[in-house]
Parts: sequence; C-alpha cells; structure tokens
Amino acid sequence: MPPIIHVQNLSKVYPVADKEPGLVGTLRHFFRRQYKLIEAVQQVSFEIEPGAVVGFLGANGAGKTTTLKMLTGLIYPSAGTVAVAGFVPFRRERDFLNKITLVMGQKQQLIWDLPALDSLRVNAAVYGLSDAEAARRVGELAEMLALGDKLNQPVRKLSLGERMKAELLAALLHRPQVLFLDEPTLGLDVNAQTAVRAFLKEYNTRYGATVLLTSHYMADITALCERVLLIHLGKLIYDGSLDGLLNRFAPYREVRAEFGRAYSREELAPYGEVEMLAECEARFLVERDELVHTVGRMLAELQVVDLEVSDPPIEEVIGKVFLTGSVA
Ligand SMILES: Nc1ncnc2c1ncn2[C@@H]1O[C@H](COP(=O)(O)OP(=O)(O)OP(=O)(O)O)[C@@H](O)[C@H]1O
Repeated sequence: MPPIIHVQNLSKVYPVADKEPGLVGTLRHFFRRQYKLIEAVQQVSFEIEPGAVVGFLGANGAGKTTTLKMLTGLIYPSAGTVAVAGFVPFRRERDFLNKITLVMGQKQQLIWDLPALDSLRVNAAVYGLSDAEAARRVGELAEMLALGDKLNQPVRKLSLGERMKAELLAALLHRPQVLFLDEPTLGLDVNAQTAVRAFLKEYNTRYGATVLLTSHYMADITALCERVLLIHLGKLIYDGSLDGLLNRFAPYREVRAEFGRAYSREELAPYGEVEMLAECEARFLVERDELVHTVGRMLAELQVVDLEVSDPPIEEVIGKVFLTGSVA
C-alpha cells in the first residue's frame, strides 16, 4: 500500500525579532527592525503507511508542533513537500479536511458553557452529516469512550479527563482517516490517560486510522506506537522501532525496591547502579538483559517487601540521545 503520509525535505524557518537588550536596543529596533531566522524544522523526510500508529518524540521546542501544523496545512512549509492522503495540506481542500483531524491537548474546540452535544451538532452540520448519522456516530464514540450521559452537561462541569474524551469525540465525528494528536493526554490523571490510550487503540483498529502522536508520557508511546520518530533541534535523528530506540539509548530499566531492613550502598551495589537510597527504600538502574536474573537474586538474597520495575522516563532517554548526537 502506498504511504498515506509522505514528507520530503520539509523545512520551516520562522523570522523572529532580534532586539538588543535595554532602551537603546528597543529604540534601535523601533526604527530599524532586525530579524533572525529560527530553523524550527530542517530537511525532515519520512513516510507513514496507512493504519500505522507512530510516536513523534522530541524535547520542548524540537519542532514537533511545527511539523504537525505543516502536515495539517495550518502553516506553509518554507521548503520541501508534504502529501497527506493524496492532498497538499496547505491548500486546505474540503476533501482533505474531511480526511484528517488535529487534536491539541492544550486547546479546546468545545464551547465551555454549552453541553458537548450542542457543539457536536454544529460539527455534524459543518461536515454535512444527517441527524441520524450524527446520532449514530455520537452514540458509538460515546460508548467507546465510556462517556455515559456526560455529553448533556455543560463542558465546564466536566472533569479534565471527561473533557478530553469529549474533545476527542468532537475531533473524530467526521471519521477522519488520519489523526494528528499533540499531547492528547496532557495533564490527565492515570486512569483517564489509560482510558484515552485504550480508546485510541480501539479507534485505530476499528477504522484502520493512521495516527501520528506526540506525548511526553512514555506509557502513551509504549502502549500505542511500534515506530517512533525522534526530532532534535528541528532535525529527524531517529526513525525506527521503539524497542530499537530504547535498547540503544536506554539499555537499562529502573527497579524500585522496599526492604524489611536498611541496607548500605555497598551491600546493594552488586545488584545495579544505586540511584537513590533512603532508609529501607532504593532505586537501581539494571541492564535490560540482566533484569530477570538480578530481580531473582534480589528476591532470594535481600529482604524485599515491595518491588517495582519501570522504564526510565522518556525525557531521560531522549536526553541521552541528545548527548550521544545524531543516530540517523
Ligand atoms: N510562530 C512562531 N514564530 C517564531 N518561532 C516559533 C513559532 N512557533 C514555534 N517557534 C519556534 O520553533 C521551534 C520549534 O517549536 P515547536 O513548537 O514546533 O516545538 P515542539 O517540539 O512542538 O515543542 P513542545 O514540546 O514544547 O510543544 C522553537 O524554537 C519555537 O520557539
């Protein structure tokens, strides 16, 4: 199947005002404006197959949102080409808009004082859905999102998690084929994050939708994405499997253990790199390959009361990539 998203040598340069500090600088800037150019996205190329769920990772300011805006046609590229579902996004053709959606975790489209259902009626009209079809889709999505009767309440009375679910429903009412999601779980509690994740997975399976998603939560990425794109200072520096990224840049896992008695750093050192030790609690970094063996030894040789294994935070993994440099 041909790729549904095709990006080649995509670049975006923003001119930003360049003002010297102080009053003199302000005056000088007032009479003769100077601009410097920020290369927010530089020569980025990738393709995405229909139905794939791809994670888009990068530190703050790396260029993720700028790329998503170019893919959805909100801004023009400075150079390069983009095609999404066979369309050139910045032409914003009706048929293109019917095929895509953009959800930004920190922006909302639902009207605050009205029940979500009223806003959904407007969306249905914009996309030319009949009342019966709109009602069917709202019912189906509300069930998938376990929204119950929440759509009848003014949006301001909903919890953050419920609001995000209602936002997703609104963004998906026209049944887009390509979903661009910018931090869809931002600020949600763990339960709501899990629910949104499960929903996205279900939506992807049920409709074969393609998803490109940014998130700072590692759990979103591990639950949903087999492939990740990593962008750093505007450049794409990794495109491959999540496992590949983690094995390469985080070949260790974090083990948190609580003990029945206090151990010294020296006593714990043979089990891994001790990151933190406080009274009867410790955090270790353990090589991935050694994990099962090491945890087995800890349980056998130490007085373990509680034990938890987790992946290191994604920011840490990405941070390591930056230190290591380009890996394309
Ligand atoms: N409208 C704009 N005008 C000027 N510079 C901008 C504009 N939008 C973004 N930038 C700059 O472009 C760079 C990339 O920003 P972008 O928002 O794409 O990053 P991001 O990866 O989405 O970051 P975050 O995770 O913080 O949302 C940053 O240096 C940012 O300051």
